[in-house]
Amino acid sequence: MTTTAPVPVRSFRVAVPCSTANIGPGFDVLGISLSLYLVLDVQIFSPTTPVPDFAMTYSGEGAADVPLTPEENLTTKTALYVLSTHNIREFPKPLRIHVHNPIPLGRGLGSSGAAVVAGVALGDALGNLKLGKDRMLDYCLMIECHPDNVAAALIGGFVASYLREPEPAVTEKPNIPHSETLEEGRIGKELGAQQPPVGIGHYVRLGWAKEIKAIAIVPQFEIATAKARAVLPKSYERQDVIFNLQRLAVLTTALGCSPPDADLIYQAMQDKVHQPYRKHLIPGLPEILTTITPSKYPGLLGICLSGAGPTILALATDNFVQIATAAQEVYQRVGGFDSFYKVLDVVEDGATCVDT
Ligand SMILES: Nc1ncnc2c1ncn2[C@@H]1O[C@H](COP(=O)(O)OP(=O)(O)O)[C@@H](O)[C@H]1O
Ligand SMILES: N[C@@H](CCOP(=O)(O)O)C(=O)O
Repeated sequence: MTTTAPVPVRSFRVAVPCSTANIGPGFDVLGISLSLYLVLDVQIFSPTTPVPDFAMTYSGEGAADVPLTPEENLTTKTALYVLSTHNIREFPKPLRIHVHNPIPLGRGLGSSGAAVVAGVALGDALGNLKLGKDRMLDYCLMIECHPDNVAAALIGGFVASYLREPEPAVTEKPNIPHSETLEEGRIGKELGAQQPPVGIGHYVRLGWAKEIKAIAIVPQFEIATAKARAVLPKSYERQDVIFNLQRLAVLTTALGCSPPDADLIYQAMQDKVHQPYRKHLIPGLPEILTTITPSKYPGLLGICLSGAGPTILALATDNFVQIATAAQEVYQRVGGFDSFYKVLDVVEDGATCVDT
């Protein structure tokens, strides 16, 4: 006997790229979307179809650990939050979601940012809300409060972003994110059904020289971003701030110039705001950052921690295998960590949602 699969009344796919943030001096400012996609395949059935009201399956990174109940899973609880702010209290039924996630978790490649962006896109699509990307960014920032990953994953390309300083009346309200006082992970009951203020996050897309690829060297250990943020100081010396601002300004243009200038970019990717404070969490980081240079590896443009780490990001036009292998060797020798690497493209398209 053959059984036929139930036919959905609507099906669509949400795809969200991973991202690398900071790029050296641009802590909480710069993000780049890269060619590794979190994908959600979503099917909505007619209410009379004999299938469960909700079913979620998951493959790829985190499959053993990621919760699959709507109120616990980061993507679905984000979607429920978005819907609740539009007086929609539950998902349409029956609903089936398959998640495929190739983005390693807790490694500095924006897995949580991608999950949040996917959740906002899911809520937008299920509620037919037509929020638009600028408004979607506000929703993302209610959950992941640093804008660099979510802006890049949502918009695509090489993106600089900032959080607007809100009016005093707004900051007095609970649960409104603003600047450095943002607290991570407020969602679900805590956020309630409160719509985000309009225009929390602002961004601009920067030019990117097409020949530059991103090598992500990913060691086999995780660092929760919250933990890597907790080690940062509350205030900085003026000279360190100036050091980063000078490099950040140069870097935003230098990465768009073709052919790229390795001497300029290598220096412009130095940082004194986050990497020095995170090095004790990541054995091998100082050696990787100081010994893998453009003079030893022609084609290398710059090297830094990807996001909060422990992934290393190398930007390069050539010699990808040699650069990646050199970083892997240090991780193995100093920390005893196995690792893998991927050579990724910078992708122009951010999050997409298309009918299937
Ligand atoms: N696709 C996903 N679905 C559900 N939860 C996810 C997903 N991706 C990431 N997460 C959650 O985000 C956490 C990792 O976030 P974080 O510490 O910010 O690291 P990063 O974003 O650098 O990978 C995971 O431990 C998990 O709780
Ligand atoms: N600017 C943030 C970026 C965190 O990125 P992630 O990919 O590690 O989540 C930070 O450096 O804390």
